[in-house]
Amino acid sequence: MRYLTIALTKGRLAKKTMELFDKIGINCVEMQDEKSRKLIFVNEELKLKLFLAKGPDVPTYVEYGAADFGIVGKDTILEEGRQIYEVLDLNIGNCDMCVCGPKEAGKYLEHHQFIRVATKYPNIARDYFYNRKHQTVDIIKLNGSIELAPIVGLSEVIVDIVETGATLKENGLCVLEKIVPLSARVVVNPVSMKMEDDRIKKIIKDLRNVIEKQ
Ligand SMILES: Nc1ncnc2c1ncn2[C@@H]1O[C@H](COP(=O)(O)OP(=O)(O)OP(=O)(O)O)[C@@H](O)[C@H]1O
Ligand SMILES: O=P(O)(O)OC[C@H]1O[C@H](OP(=O)(O)OP(=O)(O)O)[C@H](O)[C@@H]1O
Repeated sequence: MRYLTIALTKGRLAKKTMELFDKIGINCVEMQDEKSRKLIFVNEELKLKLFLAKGPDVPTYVEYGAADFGIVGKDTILEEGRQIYEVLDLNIGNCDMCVCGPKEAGKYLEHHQFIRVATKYPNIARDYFYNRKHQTVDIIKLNGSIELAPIVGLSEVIVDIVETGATLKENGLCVLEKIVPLSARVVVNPVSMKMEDDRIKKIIKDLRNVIEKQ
């Protein structure tokens, strides 16, 4: 039997994903050793290979078939636009993609002809503002601490993830418009879905059962 390769997202989603995997009998203890520099973990018994990657790289591994399937945030799926199947919502890492800014920017957003939008998600922002044909929207790509942009005058608004709202609140900003709810999803390579159908389907079914019980 060939090995199935699974790509997990590093960072915020990692711990919760591994907890779910543990519950369906896929042991991830070795992957949780933060001191280790090991990149790939082989489960001989289940014929699985697991690895952790940066979020935006997970859809890339899955599209090319280097991973048969992966776990990644919906934000990343939308932003990367890869040829992959999204098959299950894991209901972890729940948050929202929003347009945010100072309260006054709400009116600016409605009436002004020229809007600057800072974001780590330029494709999501471009798609969202695409329909506002009467406005010119300048999308400014940043790599973190997006909330700084309207504070220092780089942009009027931002497109970013809001979870608890604490970052916005502490910086005098608020949600102006909600774009889309987000959570972690299972994504599958289209060829793997056909070739390894039964094994992948079994893992998806087991994950679904665990989620439904939670
Ligand atoms: N408060 C949050 N902020 C950012 N992402 C969140 C949050 N809550 C849940 N998520 C989800 O967790 C995923 C991974 O988030 P994480 O912050 O670890 O990655 P990242 O923002 O790409 O990290 P970094 O840029 O620091 O490498 C996101 O893609 C998103 O789906
Ligand atoms: O609503 P909250 O619970 O405050 O969470 C949202 C914040 O968390 C994320 O930033 P992150 O911590 O990933 O740092 P970054 O801005 O450097 O990417 C996100 O970009 C927001 O800034």
